[in-house]
Amino acid sequence: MSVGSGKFLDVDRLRGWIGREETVTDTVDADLVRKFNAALDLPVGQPATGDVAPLLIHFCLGQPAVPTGQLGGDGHPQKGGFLPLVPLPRRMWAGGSLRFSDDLKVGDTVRRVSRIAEVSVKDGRSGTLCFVTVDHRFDIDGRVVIEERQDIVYREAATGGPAAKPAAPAEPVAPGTHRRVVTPGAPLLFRYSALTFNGHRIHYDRAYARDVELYPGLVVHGPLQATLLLHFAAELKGGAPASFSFRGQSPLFDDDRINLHAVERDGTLSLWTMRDGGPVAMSAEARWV
Ligand SMILES: CC(C)(COP(=O)(O)OP(=O)(O)OC[C@H]1O[C@@H](n2cnc3c(N)ncnc32)[C@H](O)[C@@H]1OP(=O)(O)O)[C@@H](O)C(=O)NCCC(=O)NCCSC(=O)C[C@](C)(O)C(=O)O
Repeated sequence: MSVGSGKFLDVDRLRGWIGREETVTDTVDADLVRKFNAALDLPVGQPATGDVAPLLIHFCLGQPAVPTGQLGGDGHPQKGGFLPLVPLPRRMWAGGSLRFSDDLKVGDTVRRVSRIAEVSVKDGRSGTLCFVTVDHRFDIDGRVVIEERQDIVYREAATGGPAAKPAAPAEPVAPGTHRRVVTPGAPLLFRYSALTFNGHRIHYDRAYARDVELYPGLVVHGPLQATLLLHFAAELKGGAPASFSFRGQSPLFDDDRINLHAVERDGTLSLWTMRDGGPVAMSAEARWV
């Protein structure tokens, strides 16, 4: 099947990955919790067995420990194993949705079963996009605690010079009722990459981000933005929601101030990140029922 600007993607072959599964087990250890809290400027404390672990720490668990010599040029494990061999070079975390049935606690041994749920190709304004949807189920001794749907997008190679930042919208985005500012900077991005064992060079290798993927700076991780928004939501409502979904609309960079915004309607929080002046970078929704 041919999609967009003459690119040839063998969609039927890529869809052959649907149903492929991967199972890994990991432990929420106290040291990970300490470092997660420190990286995100949360109270570090002295996490002990049985303490509730911070929301979305599961993004750090069971990440593939691929030998460095076997990484792809972008710093991710090479495609073609669990993830389909998509012949588009620029990967981004496009979005996700989560349902929480219980807290994760320090000391929990967590099993993750991941399954390729969908592969689709679309024509986007920025070129051909290949979306890979992965379903993850996290359980403790068979008791499911988190169900997650993750959307990964692969994009065509960039051409020309480094891209400008996404333009501010003509109509300013109305501010949320609740607001907070986070200043990311390279150390936060580096520490989050380390916590999630994510070698993706767009987050820490400025020359690669600028000269190869043509971004105007280091890219702020999608899961990091989701974590900032979910922690903000839980703080505003005094507890973790039952479900949370998010979608990356445009990238943010390390020299942007991340403005977190939230508006409550009928008990549901709509949230978003954006740099000063916009546009919206990630939009999200947290529900308590
Ligand atoms: C994804 C981009 C390139 C598409 O931008 P576009 O302008 O080309 O797309 P579009 O024209 O707006 O939309 C085309 C189609 O794609 C769909 N679509 C469009 N966006 C999404 C989305 N997010 N999730 C799901 N679907 C999406 C959209 O609904 C439409 O579908 P349709 O034809 O059926 O109507 C653009 O929206 C963008 O740049 N978003 C920001 C992504 C981002 O910053 N992610 C976090 C940083 S990367 C990262 O964390 C990485 C990590 C952690 O290392 C790691 O590899 O996992």
